[in-house]
Amino acid sequence: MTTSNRILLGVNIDHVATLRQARGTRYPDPVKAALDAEEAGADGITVHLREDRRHIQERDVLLLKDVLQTRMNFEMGVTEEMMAFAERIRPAHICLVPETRQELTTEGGLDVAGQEARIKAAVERLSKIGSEVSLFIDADERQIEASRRVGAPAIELHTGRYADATTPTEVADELQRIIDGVNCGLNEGLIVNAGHGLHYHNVEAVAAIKGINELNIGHALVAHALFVGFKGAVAEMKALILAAAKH
Ligand SMILES: CC(=O)[C@@H](O)[C@H](O)COP(=O)(O)O
Ligand SMILES: NCC(=O)COP(=O)(O)O
Repeated sequence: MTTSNRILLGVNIDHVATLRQARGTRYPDPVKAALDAEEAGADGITVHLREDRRHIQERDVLLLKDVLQTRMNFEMGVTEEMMAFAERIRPAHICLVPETRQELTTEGGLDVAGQEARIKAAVERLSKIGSEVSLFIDADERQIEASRRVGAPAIELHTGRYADATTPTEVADELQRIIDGVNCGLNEGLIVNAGHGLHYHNVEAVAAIKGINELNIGHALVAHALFVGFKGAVAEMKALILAAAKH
């Protein structure tokens, strides 16, 4: 069980690629962003190769595989195409996420409880290539228990509802849901990560939750990088979460 105050920052570079894809140019290169992020203190690099290839492309993942000094967290939908690609690149970490083509972003967590046999088979297959498999789920006891049953060593709690909450009561309720989820995950013996929609003004409360292993953050970092550069944006976020985790 993880109980230390050490917290890791996984930098998601998807939206560097979003900007590139908007014009079909060669720039900005997410691979350069990944290397800058590592220099600025990122503990890992997260990429989501979506079925519709709206941002990250195979080329990015293949290059990152060769150049990363830290580790890749490869987010993927549970499809045969992605399973075969993951087997080819063997990332250190794989996070299984739900995916629909029409969504603006990942809207909810993976329904592990509703498809245990299918997720169990995927976890078993991906564990064989040496990847640590995590499941991107809502902070819901049913989903957390099912994640343990299917043999995933890790979960990533979807913090989108917390990030979208508008009133103080809603924010407090959503934060409590995440705290309860972290505790439930730790009690189940899982590594507990969290992410989605976290930014400079909402991250501290989540980073302060004892036992969280890693926060995956992307959109807010890429946005802030426009004004302070990618290294500056990552360094600021890293300092913020480390300070919050110490309290
Ligand atoms: C699963 C997840 O939360 C990330 O992939 C992140 O949201 C960035 O990708 P999208 O914005 O394409 O969902
Ligand atoms: N899994 C969450 C992630 O990688 C980053 O999400 P976001 O910060 O881009 O919303």
